[in-house]
Amino acid sequence: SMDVTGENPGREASWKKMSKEELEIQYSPSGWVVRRGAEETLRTYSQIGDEATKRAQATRGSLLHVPYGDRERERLDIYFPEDESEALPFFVFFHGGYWQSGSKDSSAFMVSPLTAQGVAVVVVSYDIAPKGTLDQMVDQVTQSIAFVQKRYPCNEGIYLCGHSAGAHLAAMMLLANWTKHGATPNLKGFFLVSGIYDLEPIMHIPENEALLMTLEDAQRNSPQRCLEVALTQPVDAACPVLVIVGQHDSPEYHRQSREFYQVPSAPALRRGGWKASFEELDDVDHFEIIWNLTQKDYVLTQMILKTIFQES
Ligand SMILES: Nc1ccccc1C(=O)C[C@H](N)C(=O)O
Repeated sequence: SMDVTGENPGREASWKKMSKEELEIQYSPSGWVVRRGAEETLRTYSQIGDEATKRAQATRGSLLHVPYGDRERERLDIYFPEDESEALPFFVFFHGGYWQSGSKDSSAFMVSPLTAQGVAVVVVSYDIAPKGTLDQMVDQVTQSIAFVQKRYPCNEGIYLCGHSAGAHLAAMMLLANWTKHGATPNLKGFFLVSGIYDLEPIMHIPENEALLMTLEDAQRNSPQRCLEVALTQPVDAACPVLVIVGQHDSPEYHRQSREFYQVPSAPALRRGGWKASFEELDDVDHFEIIWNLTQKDYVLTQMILKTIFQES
């Protein structure tokens, strides 16, 4: 069976049956929080991000505002563990904010617990909308990772993590053309947290007024869609890809994550694929799931450390 567009045989695009109002609700993460109001949650999110970043800069060795390209926003911050050797695992983080808010300057949530365990953390800024387009953001993220590989060729693995819109950008790296960027990164793992992998529904919500995505833009930048038709295995089959969603993320966010997790079983990828796993984290919303990374004992912090250090 086919859906109304004649695409994705066998899978119904359930969101296409939703009204504009319902789609807007489904894609408003702050509307689904349970412990605080929406406003207070957004305020707390930026407050915790600001504080974690200030603390990281005050307590860790760092290189701040390092240019990875010529544009103003093509800057990243690198935070080091006590051992400032260059043979370290590098954890590279892409912030969320619907591709139109946020920056590296308030997104260093995970620096304390990861650097304490010997992991270097890189927090990346990119040109958010309306200045940047989706294509530019994807290109900038690619460039930032190639930069880390070139600057630290002795790295013990580059681990990509993105939250929300940042998880989309990280997921696009499964399809990146590295030869164009002059370095193939030593990618060892992906942590995709509360992400969006099919951008088509986003065309129909108010956020698209800044993004100005056409159907072609949305499809070209949808890792879900691009991977389903990919002809080659995207990354090393041993590379773990963790698709993670919070219990209190909306049903559409849950659907997006579950379907993306199932991509490796798409016909073209069935042989090979990558090591995908799916985690729904208990009792957290779209924002707590990432701000909890300030805590060394949080289940996601531990999952990241176990993946990097290969314990089972
Ligand atoms: N996903 C995010 C990640 C980080 C910061 C904000 C968002 C939002 O989605 C804000 C949206 N305007 C909301 O009210 O839910």
